[in-house]
Amino acid sequence: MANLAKPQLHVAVGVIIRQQQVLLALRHAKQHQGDKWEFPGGKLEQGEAAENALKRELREELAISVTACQPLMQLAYDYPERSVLLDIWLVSAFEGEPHGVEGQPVQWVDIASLHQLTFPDANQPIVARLQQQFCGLA
Ligand SMILES: Nc1nc2c([nH]c(=O)n2[C@H]2C[C@H](O)[C@@H](COP(=O)(O)OP(=O)(O)OP(=O)(O)O)O2)c(=O)[nH]1
Ligand SMILES: [Mg+2]
Repeated sequence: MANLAKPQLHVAVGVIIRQQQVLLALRHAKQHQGDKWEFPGGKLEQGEAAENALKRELREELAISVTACQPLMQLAYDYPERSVLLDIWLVSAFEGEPHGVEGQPVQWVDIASLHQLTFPDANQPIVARLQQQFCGLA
């Protein structure tokens, strides 16, 4: 049965690509889906466009300025405690060198190796799409 009280979060997510690698950040243990590797991003503010939220979050979390991005896919996923709508963007150009502004570990990972890491449960289709699109993997 649908849980009508369950919050529904609209989240802007950046797949930041440089030379066949993607930048990942480790979610804090205390966060929802903690201790898993995420594509950096965060919740849209009231009335905010997804692209703006993406740019704001990547500035806040990584101290980079996005200069080129394209929508990749949208993904709805029901966690037991919340639903999310992930608005996923490819970030193909940016200014600044990304680092974890909030102390979160970050790493560049080969797209071909992405499936070896632990992501939030919603993320599997993103990893599959990236490997398909950039590595020709089925
Ligand atoms: N950033 C990000 N969030 C993801 C991914 N996959 C996934 O299921 N999520 C979920 C986890 C959270 O429920 C939600 C993001 O919410 P959040 O609370 O971390 O967002 P935020 O950055 O605005 O955090 P905060 O300022 O409220 O601390 O989206 C992903 O790859 N990246
Ligand atoms: Mg975030």
